[in-house]
Amino acid sequence: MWRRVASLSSSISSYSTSFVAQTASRLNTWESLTTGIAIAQQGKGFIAPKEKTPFITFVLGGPGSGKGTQCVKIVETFGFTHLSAGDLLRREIASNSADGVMILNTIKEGKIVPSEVTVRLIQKEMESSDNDKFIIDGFPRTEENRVSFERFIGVEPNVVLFFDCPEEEMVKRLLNRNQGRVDDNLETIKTRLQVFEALSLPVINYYSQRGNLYTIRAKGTEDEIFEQVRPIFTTFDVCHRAVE
Ligand SMILES: Nc1ncnc2c1ncn2[C@@H]1O[C@H](COP(=O)(O)OP(=O)(O)O)[C@@H](O)[C@H]1O
Ligand SMILES: Nc1ccn([C@@H]2O[C@H](COP(=O)(O)OP(=O)(O)O)[C@@H](O)[C@H]2O)c(=O)n1
Ligand SMILES: [Mg+2]
Repeated sequence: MWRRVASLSSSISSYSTSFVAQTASRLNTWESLTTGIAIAQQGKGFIAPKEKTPFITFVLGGPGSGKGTQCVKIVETFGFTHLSAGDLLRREIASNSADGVMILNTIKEGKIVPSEVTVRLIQKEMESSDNDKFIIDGFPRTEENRVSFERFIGVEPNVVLFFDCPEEEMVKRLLNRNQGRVDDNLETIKTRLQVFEALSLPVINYYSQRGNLYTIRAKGTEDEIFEQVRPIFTTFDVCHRAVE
């Protein structure tokens, strides 16, 4: 388990005070919490925690492009912890949290939940995990999401996957998904596709320019698509990253 303490500047004054206060009180460096090395050992006194930067993969793509499906395979093969932004938000709705109604209405409309809410949920999961490899699915969906993550979590992704799928294929898949989701109807799907084009494509372009974007042709069988994904992680040798 690890956590980070960011140095917070006045530039984040637009974020809610409570979020800033909570973050500021917790964070200053990546800390290893599970190994126990921060605690006095064998009478040798205090040993500083080993810093450990997590390996982060962002998974982007339009609604129905197969992000969640491929994440399951990536987790099975490479041992990542899967954090689906959509699932975390739906869990907030189910738990009747204070933000639940706002999140539900936003998802029903196909719009984007304020970044501070989503980043806080992701941060909580990362901090309570023993893993140091995270695959963050459906995030960042906007430039605001991206900047918020960098500011509060303080790391940039090692890998960004973009599942590039034709629109008619995405619509067909969503209408057949049958998971009882409030947003898998034609009207909301239209908005989600518009939001993807207007707000998510700029994020994809940003990572393309930074050189860590991997575009996957997302039409074909699930296995065919995974065979495009596999070599990316094999190259990074993520299976053999030492867990200290
Ligand atoms: N390669 C594929 N071919 C056909 N259907 C797929 C493929 N990958 C996923 N699906 C199906 O399409 C739907 C959307 O996939 P999902 O992984 O939930 O996409 P996303 O998370 O991008 O919205 C699901 O019902 C899933 O089973
Ligand atoms: N970063 C995110 C991710 C999801 N969401 C909301 O959650 C909805 C469902 O996200 P999802 O990732 O589960 O959807 P799919 O692309 O997997 O179909 C989105 O349409 C948004 O309304 C968000 O606001 N911000
Ligand atoms: Mg999904």
